[in-house]
Amino acid sequence: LCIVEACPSCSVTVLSDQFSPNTTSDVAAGMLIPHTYPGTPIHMQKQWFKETFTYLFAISNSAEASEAGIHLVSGWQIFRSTPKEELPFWSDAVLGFRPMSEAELQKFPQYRFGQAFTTLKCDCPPYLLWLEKRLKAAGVQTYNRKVSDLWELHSEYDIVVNCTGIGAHQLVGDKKLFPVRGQVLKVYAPWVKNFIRDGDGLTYIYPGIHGVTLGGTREKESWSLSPNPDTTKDIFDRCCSLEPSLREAQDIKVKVGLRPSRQSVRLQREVLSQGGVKLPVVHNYGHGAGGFSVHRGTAKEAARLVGECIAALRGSSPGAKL
Ligand SMILES: Cc1cc2nc3c(=O)[nH]c(=O)nc-3n(C[C@H](O)[C@H](O)[C@H](O)COP(=O)(O)OP(=O)(O)OC[C@H]3O[C@@H](n4cnc5c(N)ncnc54)[C@H](O)[C@@H]3O)c2cc1C
Ligand SMILES: O=C([O-])CC(=O)C(=O)O
Repeated sequence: LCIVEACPSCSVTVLSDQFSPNTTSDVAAGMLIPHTYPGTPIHMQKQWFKETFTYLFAISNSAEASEAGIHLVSGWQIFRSTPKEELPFWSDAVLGFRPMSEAELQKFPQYRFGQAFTTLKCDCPPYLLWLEKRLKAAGVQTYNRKVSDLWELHSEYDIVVNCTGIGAHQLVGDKKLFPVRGQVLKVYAPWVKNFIRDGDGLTYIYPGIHGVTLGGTREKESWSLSPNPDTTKDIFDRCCSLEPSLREAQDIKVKVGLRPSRQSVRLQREVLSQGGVKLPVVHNYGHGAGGFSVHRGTAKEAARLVGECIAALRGSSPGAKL
């Protein structure tokens, strides 16, 4: 979508092995709480987050909000002891960030410190379906296709944008990319209105429009997509200890996803070349545990890189298919 907006004269095609609801993004809670990429300057991560927040905040204030599955949600991030960094880099990008009051902390007797704030949440799959609908309305073609080598696209397309998430491990052989398996439960508990996140990042309760996401796990290098029943019980018990009313939750579904983790998002241009023929590629993958939080910011940067590729192609080959 960002490419279509930045370059309306381009013809854009989406090729994907799987579409919603069968992607990692469909498993995510979709909360806008950034995770830090150790290999990326903080000012850049903050910019990506702010751009994403601003974009989704506008949707949340529009008549599209419910169909797009975007809504504001308030709640608490709680800590058993005061964290080293009391003010995370994104504290002024969310709304109303403040330390929790003693009265609020009384709800969590095991916890000493907490942060209260309002952020945004993307309900998935509705948000992904809404994006797909907008793509189609903009004339973008979508095809179900697994790409086994980027070079196979060189005769059909001028520029390839690689947004394959954990699929990039195989597709481009990126050894710096690894899965962090996450198991979550999606439950019906409409009385839960506030989010609760343990600052250790393992246990969280995220109410959405259609259900509540209960998490979670972080299993480095595990490629298993099968739900583990012991883990399901453990997640449920951990969440109930923070919000005992969840014992009454119904319609419990278990989901597993592989976070495409990397020290930094791979957001860069590369030119593939064989026998004098060149194929410009823009990579945009490796968003790890925080892809929703920065998706619009990183997509805008990827679209800017596509613009650079177009300028380079126009300079070098007047017959390009643009
Ligand atoms: C349990 C869990 C909870 C999460 N919660 C949050 C959260 O609350 N907030 C947040 O910000 N982030 C969260 N995340 C992280 C977020 O889900 C990811 O960062 C994000 O979904 C990655 O998106 P993506 O588009 O790169 O990958 P994907 O959603 O995996 O999409 C990649 C697409 O590429 C396609 N593809 C891959 N390889 C090929 C190929 N060779 N040929 C053709 N197509 C291919 C796939 O089929 C898929 O459609 C969570 C993740 C998990 C697992
Ligand atoms: O950590 C969170 O709050 C949710 C999330 O992004 C994940 O599980 O990857």
